[in-house]
Amino acid sequence: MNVYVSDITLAVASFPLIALAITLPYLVYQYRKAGSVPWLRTFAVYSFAFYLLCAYFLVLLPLPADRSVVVPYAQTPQLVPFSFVREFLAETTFSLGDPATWLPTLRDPYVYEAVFNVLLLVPLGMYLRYYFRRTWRQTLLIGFLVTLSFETTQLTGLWGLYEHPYRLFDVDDLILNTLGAMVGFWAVGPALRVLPDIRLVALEAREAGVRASATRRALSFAIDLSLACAAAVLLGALNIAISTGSFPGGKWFGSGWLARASFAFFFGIVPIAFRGRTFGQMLLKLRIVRPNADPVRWYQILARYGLLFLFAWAPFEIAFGVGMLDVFAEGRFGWSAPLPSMEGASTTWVWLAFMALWIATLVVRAVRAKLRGAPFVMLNGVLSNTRVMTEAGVALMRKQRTVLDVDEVRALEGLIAQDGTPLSELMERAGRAVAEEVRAWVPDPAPVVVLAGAGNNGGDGWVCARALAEEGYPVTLVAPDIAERMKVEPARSTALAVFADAARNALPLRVLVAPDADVLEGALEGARAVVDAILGTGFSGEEVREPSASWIRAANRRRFEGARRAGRGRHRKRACERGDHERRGDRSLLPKAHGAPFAVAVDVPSGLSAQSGRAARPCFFADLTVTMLAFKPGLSSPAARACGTIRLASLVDIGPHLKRLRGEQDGQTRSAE
Ligand SMILES: NC(=O)C1=CN([C@@H]2O[C@H](COP(=O)(O)OP(=O)(O)OC[C@H]3O[C@@H](n4cnc5c(N)ncnc54)[C@H](OP(=O)(O)O)[C@@H]3O)[C@@H](O)[C@H]2O)[C@@H](O)CC1
Ligand SMILES: [K+]
Repeated sequence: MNVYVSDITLAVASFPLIALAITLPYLVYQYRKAGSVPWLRTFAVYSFAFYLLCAYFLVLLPLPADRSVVVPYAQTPQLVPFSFVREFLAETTFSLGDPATWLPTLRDPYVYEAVFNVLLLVPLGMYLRYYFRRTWRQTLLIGFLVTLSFETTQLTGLWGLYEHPYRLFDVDDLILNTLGAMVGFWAVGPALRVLPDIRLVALEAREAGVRASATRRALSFAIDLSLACAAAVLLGALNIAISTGSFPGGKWFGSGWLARASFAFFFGIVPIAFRGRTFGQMLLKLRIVRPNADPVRWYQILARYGLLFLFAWAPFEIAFGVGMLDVFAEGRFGWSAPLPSMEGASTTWVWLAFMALWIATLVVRAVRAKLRGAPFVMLNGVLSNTRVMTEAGVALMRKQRTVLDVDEVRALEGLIAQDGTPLSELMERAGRAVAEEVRAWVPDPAPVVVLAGAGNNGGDGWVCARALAEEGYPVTLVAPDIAERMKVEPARSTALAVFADAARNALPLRVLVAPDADVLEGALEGARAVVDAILGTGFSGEEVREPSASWIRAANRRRFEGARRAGRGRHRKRACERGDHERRGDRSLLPKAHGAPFAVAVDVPSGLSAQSGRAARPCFFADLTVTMLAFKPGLSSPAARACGTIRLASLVDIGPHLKRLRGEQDGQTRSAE
């Protein structure tokens, strides 16, 4: 048993490594899921694993020296709640009326043990609130369960490792530990204002994950390279084993060819067989495609890696390949050794020049990619007309290729309605899709503001408001007029139906009709999410008319300035008034004020023309835009950074309808000719 005790030092010293081992699978998982590694999250996971390890060991230590040891005081569980208070009062000199006894009491074991028991789970409460975004009730429950696991581990003597409990199962520990989790939960509250929102970090990572970063590509290449080298070495060893003696004076004969064969397998046959993916790329969810995300042909893969071989490896092949023969034949070695002795010296120089040129193009392309924020493409990629993209990027690009003009979307809606799915049903699905995104972001019911315009975009907003209210979210819907006076169908009937539903089922939905600026600001202040359903594809013009313009400004102010009451972010306010956020072009997600609500745009941010991509003044700034049916041309303009991340809500399978639409369009063109 002494072994166990002495192992403790080792265990404690190895905690950082164990925590790392726990974090690594998370890293791979994160790379596969989101395509990039947000360091803040990784650090949070690492430190959490580390903390739990430490907490558990603090609870379990010190271990008794013997399996069968009986620790008398630990044998009967202490089941009377708050007995530590009674003991404390009985055993210490503490007296409330005598301040002289206060300080010594603090140093009393009764006190510091209790304090330690509280402190132990404070970090857990913090993690649960900040990282895992749990409510106080969930934190209470989880804190209690974790504590219970501590206590039962003690009660069962480390789950049977010891024959008797060696530490006391104490109900007071349960109470104090759980209290600690709650203290952590409350203590982290103020810090939430300063810490970046962990979900925004994840959203940014997902954005970044669509692009195949240089690290990710290098990692996948390194995996393939290691595989190919390992296979070459194995084959070489096998070759030697088989051929020793049979090729006098040349036992390395042929190993160069084996290496080439192994490289050809991993960089040629595998990606051809797996339709554009090497093993490394499969692991990291990358894929070789054409620049427009179409699948590659087999000869393009051969060209891609053949050229890479020519540019990057052939010079070494020639220099060292010949060199190797020289080394073994003549016992010389070194970079320069083979050159003079080589028949093809001039060829080598040509290749070296080639390689230098290639490296130069790499540098130029890397710098250009950095400056323009464009993906980095190597010369062999350009020549073979291939690119490496992430699976997510490929899917997105293929989806985005079906870009429909606003008129086409309208015509498509008509065809879909003819085939039996009326516009009101599409509106229902659209509104619910938006509500889903809000719920994904704000999982527990919290105030939401829906800004709903007078058109069908507003109709989507009404549906979304109902869907959220049905889930218990207190929703404030802001409308320019009462539903009866709306003119556009099916928005009008939808709004009326929602209104009636809300009254009948006593949903937590309140409607503000044409509110004053102050009332609107008040509503936005407490909101955890804002849904922009003011203007959709029906918007046009250079200026947004009132009242839509004031609503957009109010929402943007809330986003960039923070809450008004706190008087925080003075410089941010000025920057916002100058319209800085409308000029910044280099970031997809603009810096938000802390605590600003999650902003979702329905179909297209209000003020952005879905057709031309021009942003009017003002233009709503969203974290996420849920666009309906298909991508519109305006969503890829530079001004479309106001969209944040773009999600497509398909609503229906548009394939057959689109075919019909294209058929009709072709017919019209022909008859016009
Ligand atoms: N695609 C789909 O599958 C589905 C699409 N659906 C949804 O329908 C949306 C399209 O609806 P839509 O055609 O009714 O137009 P919409 O965007 O509400 O705008 C009209 C309002 O804008 C106003 N307005 C115009 N210019 C303005 C200005 N400069 N400044 C201020 N206001 C201005 C205009 O005012 P008015 O000119 O009438 O005074 C009118 O009130 C679409 O985006 C999608 O969300 C779903 O419901 C179903 C599935
Ligand atoms: K909108």
